[in-house]
Amino acid sequence: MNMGLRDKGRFWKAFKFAFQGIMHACKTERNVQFHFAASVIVILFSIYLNISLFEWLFICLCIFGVITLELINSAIERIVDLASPSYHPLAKQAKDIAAGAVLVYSIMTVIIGSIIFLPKLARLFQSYIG
Ligand SMILES: Nc1ncnc2c1ncn2[C@@H]1O[C@H](COP(=O)(O)OP(=O)(O)OP(=O)(O)O)[C@@H](O)[C@H]1O
Repeated sequence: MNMGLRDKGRFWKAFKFAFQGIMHACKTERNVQFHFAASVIVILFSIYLNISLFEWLFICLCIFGVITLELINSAIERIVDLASPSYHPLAKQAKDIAAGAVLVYSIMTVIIGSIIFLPKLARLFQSYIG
């Protein structure tokens, strides 16, 4: 595809705005900060335990998926606050359902993390005591 100079400028601008959004969420959202910190720990742990390529694919899905959902959740919270600054049952439902989506995905990441890491940790523990 032949990209004109103006299109290239637009592409980089959109990239810059998306990056600004991620940085803003990192600075203001405790949950986003938590997930970024947890991701760094999981990556270091995965390197230490020398997980397989197949396992890395699942870890990537977990890390990128949960951070993506957390960013969408933060965006929904802002839209709700803008549309309904005062209490409204639909505002509560929207926020709680968005938070529920993050929770459901997080539960999946805990299950995948347990399947990948628990047997390796058990082996590591056995090699230390036996
Ligand atoms: N405008 C609103 N109308 C009705 N319920 C709301 C509204 N804003 C927030 N709530 C509800 O109040 C509870 C606490 O919301 P709160 O604003 O403390 O957190 P949040 O906006 O969901 O997330 P954060 O803690 O990141 O700001 C949640 O159940 C949320 O759905």
